[in-house]
Amino acid sequence: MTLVKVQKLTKTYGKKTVVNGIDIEFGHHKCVALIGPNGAGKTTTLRMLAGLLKPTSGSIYFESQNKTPDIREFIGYLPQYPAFHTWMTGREFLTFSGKLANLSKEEANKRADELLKEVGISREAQDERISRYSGGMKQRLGIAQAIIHKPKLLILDEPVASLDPIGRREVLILMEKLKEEMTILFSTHILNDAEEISDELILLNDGKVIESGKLTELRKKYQTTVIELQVDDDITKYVDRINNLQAVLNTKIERDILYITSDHLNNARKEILNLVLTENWPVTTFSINKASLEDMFMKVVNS
Ligand SMILES: Nc1ncnc2c1ncn2[C@@H]1O[C@H](COP(=O)(O)OP(=O)(O)OP(=O)(O)O)[C@@H](O)[C@H]1O
Repeated sequence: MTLVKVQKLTKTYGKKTVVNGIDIEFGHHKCVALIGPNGAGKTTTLRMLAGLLKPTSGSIYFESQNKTPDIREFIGYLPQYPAFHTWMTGREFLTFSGKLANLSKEEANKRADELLKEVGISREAQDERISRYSGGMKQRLGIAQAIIHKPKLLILDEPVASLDPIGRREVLILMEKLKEEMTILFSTHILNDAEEISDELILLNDGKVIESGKLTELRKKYQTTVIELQVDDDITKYVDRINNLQAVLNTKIERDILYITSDHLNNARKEILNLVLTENWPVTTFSINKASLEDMFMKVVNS
């Protein structure tokens, strides 16, 4: 069932269109990564979805919109650079946030307690000032604040970009856990992070969605195999023979290595090795590399 459906969403500043008629749709309990290079329009898109920025045109439909006109009730948002009242303790900050989200004093206290546990802020740290927290702890506290009202959609803008490897891991583990309770839409320009935890990807470039879908399907769609071949001879003498093989899509030579691209690994391997053996080529290297999501991303962004 659809949780969010975005149609022809556009944001223009003066003459500059930074989000250009994008269509997005995703369901419940998903982790969706909005990936794109710097300036692609990720923050602008997320802020429009969170109701913080008015679109120039287009529509955003939320599943529960019929029940309540205030979409903020079921959206939690953590900006790229969250501002904390660093003189407060983690517990005070969450209780304060709960009251801002219209919880009663008792509810806010109870929810703060639950969330401190859920996001893994230790007992001692709960009553320490936020100014003493590490980057990862601050980010986890930020996430706790964003979900204080139990939203259905949690929007996180570059949640791990500014963290060290430990903080990054802590936040990714937390996101993995939270996606059982809600849909998470997060932006990133780090493909590994998207690959690690997301079910679906939306690739944004120059304000346009250039590819989207399930991670597994996109991997399959863009998966190619690159076979590296080196010989103890001038490699250019062998290129035509390889290019004539059925399973070979294309080839290129870089520093005496022949890179052979194919989308049928088994056939390509069989045909190349047949040739090598029957013609007794002086092969020194034969290795197989599969294209990763990163290659796919570069391919799409550069096309
Ligand atoms: N208030 C604004 N006025 C004019 N231009 C803006 C405004 N906000 C954003 N932009 C421009 O819109 C484009 C997209 O910005 P946005 O912050 O959405 O991209 P992003 O994908 O989140 O990039 P980054 O990862 O660098 O934050 C950029 O060229 C940016 O300069």
